[in-house]
Amino acid sequence: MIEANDLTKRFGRCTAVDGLSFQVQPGRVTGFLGPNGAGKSTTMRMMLGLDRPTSGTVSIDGVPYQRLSDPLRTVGALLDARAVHPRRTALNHLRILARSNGIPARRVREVIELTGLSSVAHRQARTFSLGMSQRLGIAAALLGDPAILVLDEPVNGLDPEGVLWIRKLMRDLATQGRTVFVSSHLMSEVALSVDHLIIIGRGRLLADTSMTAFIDQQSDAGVQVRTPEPQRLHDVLAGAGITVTACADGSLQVAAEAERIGVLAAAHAVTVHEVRRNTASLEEAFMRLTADTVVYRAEQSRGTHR
Ligand SMILES: Nc1ncnc2c1ncn2[C@@H]1O[C@H](COP(=O)(O)OP(=O)(O)OP(=O)(O)O)[C@@H](O)[C@H]1O
Repeated sequence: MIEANDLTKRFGRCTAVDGLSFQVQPGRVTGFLGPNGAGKSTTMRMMLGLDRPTSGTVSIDGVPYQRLSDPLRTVGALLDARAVHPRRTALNHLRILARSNGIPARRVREVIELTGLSSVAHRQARTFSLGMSQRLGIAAALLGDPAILVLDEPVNGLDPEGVLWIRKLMRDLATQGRTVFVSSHLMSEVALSVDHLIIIGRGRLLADTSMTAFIDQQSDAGVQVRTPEPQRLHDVLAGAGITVTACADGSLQVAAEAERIGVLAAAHAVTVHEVRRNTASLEEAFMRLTADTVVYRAEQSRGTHR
């Protein structure tokens, strides 16, 4: 488990991380989200002992990273996929890491196969595309067969096959009971691969919740109803004291539970074609939650071109 307690990091006058407390539990994939500059990378760097907290703590299985007796076997990390010696081959990079951490050489072959790098294992890292570098970074993270994985934007640069692969990999790792902590800006991908969400904005915790509860909270309470008899249904629902709004596409927005709408429609023999709860996408829910904390925002275009 990873645990942050009142974790704070200041760079001069900039407070990058501001009193963050959360736990990352094993057995599930936890997504770490926030707008640009929210403090995600800084938090991950502190987890891995690469930055020192100004105050507060972050621990891995109860101890700070620096005090882990066998760090690579405890926590595997992908922070910067390009942080590999450019003239070193993938195989040598992993061999050196393995040797200096007392990991058997056969494990190098295993992670190369696991990450699909066999055909390029003898190529220098400087010739790698971003996607190949990401795979090499993931291979390094898996080298010590750690129970905890910290992955900063692992999907960056991967092709669709690679995206599917990492999704399945993270799912498998969590199913094996490991702790998987992953940051990403790709909301559609996060929605498919993550069970739990920790969302920050301007260094502060905004949400620590399951994916389903988050979408539920951020969704409108209303229900959209399609009917060939909108006026009749409107009158029936309004007569029951329910607020109904007609939409441009002919459907009705109804401020009531789907069950109640169904019962009233049936009682008055009104035909209904569809009753659908207004569920937000993760992207919409994220934008709603973080709107006030966005630091870098593109200016709205004011031109007349379309
Ligand atoms: N070494 C540093 N010196 C000064 N300021 C820093 C340093 N590292 C990060 N910051 C600042 O801390 C804040 C948080 O940055 P961080 O990189 O942690 O955000 P992030 O959520 O990872 O952003 P992104 O999504 O853009 O990668 C930003 O305002 C950034 O400019």
